[in-house]
Amino acid sequence: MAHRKLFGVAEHQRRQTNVLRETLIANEKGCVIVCSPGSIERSGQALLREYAKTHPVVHIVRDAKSIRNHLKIWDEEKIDHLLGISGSIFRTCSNLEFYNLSESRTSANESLDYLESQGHNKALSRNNLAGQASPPTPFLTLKRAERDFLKFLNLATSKTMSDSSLESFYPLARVATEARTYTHAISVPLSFLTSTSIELEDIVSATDAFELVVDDLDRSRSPHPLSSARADQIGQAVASIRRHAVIPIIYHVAIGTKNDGPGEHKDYVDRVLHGLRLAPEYATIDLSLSDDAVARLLAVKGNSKIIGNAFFPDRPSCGWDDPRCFASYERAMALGCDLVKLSIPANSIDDNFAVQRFRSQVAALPSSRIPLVAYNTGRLGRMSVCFNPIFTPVTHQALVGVYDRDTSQQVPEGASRSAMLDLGRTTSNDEAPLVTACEANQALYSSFILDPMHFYIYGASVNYSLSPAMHNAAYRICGMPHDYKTSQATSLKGLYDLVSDPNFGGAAITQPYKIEVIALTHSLSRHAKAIGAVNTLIPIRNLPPNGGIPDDLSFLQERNHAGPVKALYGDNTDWIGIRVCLRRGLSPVNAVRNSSSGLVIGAGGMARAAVYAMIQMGVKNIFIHNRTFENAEKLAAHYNRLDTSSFTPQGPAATVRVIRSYTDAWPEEHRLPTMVVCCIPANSIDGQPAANFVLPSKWLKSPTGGVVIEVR
Ligand SMILES: O=C1C[C@@](O)(C(=O)O)C[C@@H](O)[C@@H]1O
Repeated sequence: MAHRKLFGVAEHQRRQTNVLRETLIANEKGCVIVCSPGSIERSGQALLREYAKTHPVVHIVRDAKSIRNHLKIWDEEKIDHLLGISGSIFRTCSNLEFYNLSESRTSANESLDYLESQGHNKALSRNNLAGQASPPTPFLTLKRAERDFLKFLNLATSKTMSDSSLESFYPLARVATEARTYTHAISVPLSFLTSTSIELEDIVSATDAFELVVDDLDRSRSPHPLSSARADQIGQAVASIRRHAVIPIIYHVAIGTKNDGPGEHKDYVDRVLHGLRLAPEYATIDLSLSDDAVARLLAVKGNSKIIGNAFFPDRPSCGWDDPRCFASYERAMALGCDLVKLSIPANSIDDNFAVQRFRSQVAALPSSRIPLVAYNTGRLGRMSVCFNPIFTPVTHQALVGVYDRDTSQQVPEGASRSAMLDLGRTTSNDEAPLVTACEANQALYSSFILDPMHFYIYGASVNYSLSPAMHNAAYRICGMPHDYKTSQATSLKGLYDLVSDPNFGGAAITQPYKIEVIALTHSLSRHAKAIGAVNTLIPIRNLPPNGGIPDDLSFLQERNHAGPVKALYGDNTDWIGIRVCLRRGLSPVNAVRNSSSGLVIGAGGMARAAVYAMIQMGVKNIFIHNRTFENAEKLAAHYNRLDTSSFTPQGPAATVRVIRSYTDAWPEEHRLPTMVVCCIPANSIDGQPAANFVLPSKWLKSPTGGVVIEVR
């Protein structure tokens, strides 16, 4: 303000633009430059527009209510008007967009006040609300925003940036979703998300991807340009899916009627362009667009994988044998799409077999083909939907009826769930999925395409374990006929019997066999190797011709297929769970630095994993305390021998030290630990009583607090 007054508006703007230009040039790489809206005048906008051609420029959007609260302007119309104008301008200056979800602290408090006024106990209500994704504890308020933004940056710019803290280390995460078999995509219309307050976590269970259907281009209305408010709404939907679900997003715009002449469809293209700015993992492009229009969209796809989509609402007279089907596949491939999705309404059961033949025809193409999603729509096409191997579009009971808004159908009060589901299926939308993920899975197992498998938790004392209850519940929800049992044994010998069953699906290995079991494996993940302990055994049924163990995890595709087990792969997932808990509880003030310390109590298999989790998080000073000192020394020596600097990109190797006695003071030259993991079994093992260890309070005096977790 003072500068503007002193030099006048024109000179102030000129200087401001110069500063922006110099900053952009001098900090091209490895840097985040923040521009506030007020600092970008017309010439600054032109600068950014140019910069965005070669660099990521992110437009950050927030909801009007939070902006209103922040600026303390109470005139709603004024704010909406301002946002509408600035949104349109800033969208032209940027190539990416991040929607910053606000914590609903006020809404949660409002609900609490309301409940209290209704005579409810505030503390109890608070607990109930906590279960509904209400805001975290105050010191963790920015954690979710931080996580969301890092996830977004990683998706948008992962060619230039790799953040191991966001990587998923579960074995299957290394196989691209479109390369897995029998995956399901829950298909949810934007209009549904914006009109209901459903828990997203509930509808994504049993699915592998989230298809967000932007459904405001209906078939009768035209034209329908994308408003700034609608663009915000789409951004908000993508952001909340990303926050509440870990599965990838497929961004799909339902094309509606064409209205700008053949092959153009500006309203549709604008919505796809907007979606690509949000960096979804996948986005569809309708193949009815001209080659040029598809090419223009592909040119700005960034890291999103593009699914060329062709739906033939008027079923070709010879169905899948119509040359346009194969031509669409070849065209999408030639244009540079990453996948193709073709669908045709079924008019007889035979169409379900025809799509299978079509798939074989594509599979017979020479090597470089792209993945194909192909099925029939409508009630008669449900069989082909179940057998489609990639991204099968599915619905959920909570969504029943959402496609029926245009019809006069009403779900009768008191109708059973299946009756409701059936009613929902008489839908007015030809493309709407009619099968749930659970039903699709049931069909795969009952038609013998997949086999029921047996899973176990194997250890000396496993009756306490919650794993069977958790896994069996998950199988039921997913429509899988598997079972998960405990197998309590005094030696590893019993494992041979389990593995020799052709329906052996895999096993969790627990105390005291996590180290000993390595001798029975034929191949280990790099994490299990470094930790020196295995808690997950995966069967391998097909060995390559040279008899070696496939190192590309291709054996994971064999899951749910019975047959003799030829080898065992060992992995360790304990450290992943520990890392997740530590990261979730660590407040920004305790972000890991070279001076941070961690403490692990115990020296068994779980303690090994805890040390590894800390090393992976970049902790350089790790301490172990264990009842038997020699075992603690062995564990420390194990990690001090390894080159732990190669585990993470951050700085020097970690040092692992032992604290001999719980009466010892915390080593003076090190900070008190901000993370503590207790790995002492709470139950008795091998007849040994459970240790009754109490953490010395003098080790828990970190001035900034920290996280203590107990792994049982
Ligand atoms: O050691 C354990 C305990 C556990 O097996 C359980 O069910 O409690 C779960 C395993 O993944 C873990 O390695």
